[in-house]
Amino acid sequence: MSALILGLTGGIASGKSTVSGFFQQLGITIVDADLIAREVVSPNSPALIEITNQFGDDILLPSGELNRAQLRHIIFQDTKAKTWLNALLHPLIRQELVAQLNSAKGPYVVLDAPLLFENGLEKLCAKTVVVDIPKEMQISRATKRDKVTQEQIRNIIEAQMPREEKLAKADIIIDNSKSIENTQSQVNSIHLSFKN
Ligand SMILES: CC(C)(COP(=O)(O)OP(=O)(O)OC[C@H]1O[C@@H](n2cnc3c(N)ncnc32)[C@H](O)[C@@H]1O)[C@@H](O)C(=O)NCCC(=O)NCCS
Ligand SMILES: Nc1ncnc2c1ncn2[C@@H]1O[C@H](COP(=O)(O)OP(=O)(O)OP(=O)(O)O)[C@@H](O)[C@H]1O
Repeated sequence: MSALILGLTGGIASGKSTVSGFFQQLGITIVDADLIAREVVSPNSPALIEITNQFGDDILLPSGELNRAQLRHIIFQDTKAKTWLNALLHPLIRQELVAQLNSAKGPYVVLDAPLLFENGLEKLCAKTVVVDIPKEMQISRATKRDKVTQEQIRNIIEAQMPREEKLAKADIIIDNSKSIENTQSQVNSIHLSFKN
């Protein structure tokens, strides 16, 4: 790996994309696990064919793309289905993100991965950053942003490592419960300590 890797994680709607956007504005390369997760299931990809074999053609939109809302609905209320999907996608996601990390340039690179600790990806990182907000704020921001119910968000939070465990593993914590400007200045301080 060429650049030092800063692992960025946090629960659903904690503010990872907001934080990685600030790093990007500072000229830092972002390797985004959610984005890679979308690319590995593009129309006609081997992974999407496997998903269709498992869940039927109804899991596709008329365009041939994955119906993400439907798959989300299935996996966050059926642990077996989630385990199956994770086993299919996580090795593919890891392979692609390692390739992107290997070719990243700059003083450091940010690996934005919601399941950084769950999937042992922190072992690739020099330091880890956890974006943190209280659970009720996760629920209110997620339901404001997406067409999801409180219950769906609670199920997703349950499928992730508990907040306290993530905080205990973090080298650096970003408190994103205050203003966006406050969060940006926390990112600026981290940047200052890693840019040289
Ligand atoms: C189920 C899918 C199709 C739902 O898609 P959707 O567009 O609604 O959500 P999106 O991909 O933007 O994910 C939103 C958030 O859900 C959480 N999440 C997604 N997958 C998982 C999972 N397997 N376990 C726990 N949390 C997850 C993360 O916090 C993520 O940031 C999608 O999340 C997916 O393919 N998940 C499996 C791949 C995966 O684990 N991705 C996480 C990055 S490694
Ligand atoms: N400090 C803040 N104050 C108010 N709203 C915020 C703040 N930070 C982020 N948000 C909003 O909260 C929502 C979640 O933030 P963001 O999309 O960055 O989270 P995420 O961790 O990347 O989410 P996901 O896990 O779903 O990918 C967004 O609508 C964002 O605009």
